[in-house]
Amino acid sequence: MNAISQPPANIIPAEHNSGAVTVQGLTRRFSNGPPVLDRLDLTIAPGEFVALLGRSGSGKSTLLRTLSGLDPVTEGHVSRPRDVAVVFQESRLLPWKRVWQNIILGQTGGKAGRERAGEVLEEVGLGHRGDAWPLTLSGGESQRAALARALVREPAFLMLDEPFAALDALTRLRMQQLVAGLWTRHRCAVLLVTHDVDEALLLADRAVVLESGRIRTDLPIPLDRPRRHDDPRFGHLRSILLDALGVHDDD
Ligand SMILES: Nc1ncnc2c1ncn2[C@@H]1O[C@H](COP(=O)(O)OP(=O)(O)OP(=O)(O)O)[C@@H](O)[C@H]1O
Repeated sequence: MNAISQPPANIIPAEHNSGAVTVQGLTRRFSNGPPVLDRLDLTIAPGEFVALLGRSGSGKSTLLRTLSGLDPVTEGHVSRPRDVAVVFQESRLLPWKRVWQNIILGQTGGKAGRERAGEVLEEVGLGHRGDAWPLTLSGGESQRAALARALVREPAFLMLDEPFAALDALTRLRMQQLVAGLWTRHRCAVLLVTHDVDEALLLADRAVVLESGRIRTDLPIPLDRPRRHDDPRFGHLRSILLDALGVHDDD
């Protein structure tokens, strides 16, 4: 399932679905090891697009799982809107249901549900594949369907966990353009986990770099949209992020 409609008991709902996300002093430990999230503070404003970067094991997925309610909040506070949706690296479509049925799973069924599924599928460029079985979709189409399934819930907060990591470079670029357009229209708060610095710069208002469960860098991305790789400021911001990730341009 890719959507959690009610916050779990230990997550405080933000005021009337405002879209604001607040994390204060969030600490997460597994067994007796060092904290994976270490007194983490983070705020995402309503409608803001934040990219979350960090080396493997820095705690990105753990933070996302905690925000989505899949992991408990054991130390610290989390507040987020009631209506959230999550898209993962793999689409998680149910193979025994048609694409359109997957989109409205757990929602109103019947003719209205089918029409609504058709609308969002159209919006993600998959209007012609509603009757298809998920296993017949390409990787890019599957992720479009996963986005449609998230959007149909009109989330105030959308979490994307490396949603395009398994796609080829060209498909990934198309999906990034799709997400940029969807976000412009829907304006929900977004947290995008990515390893791709350019993806962060193409899409986000801010890039947050995690290191050992703490925020190492919180970089505003003040570039006009639509973003272009050849914007001279793009290279400068890329260097800052690569530095923060411990990867240097000349490595
Ligand atoms: N259920 C678990 N039990 C024990 N350790 C865990 C569990 N989940 C995550 N960890 C550990 O927590 C640390 C952070 O993991 P997490 O998946 O959040 O990192 P990440 O930044 O998302 O990494 P990646 O970029 O590789 O996906 C890792 O050291 C991982 O082994």
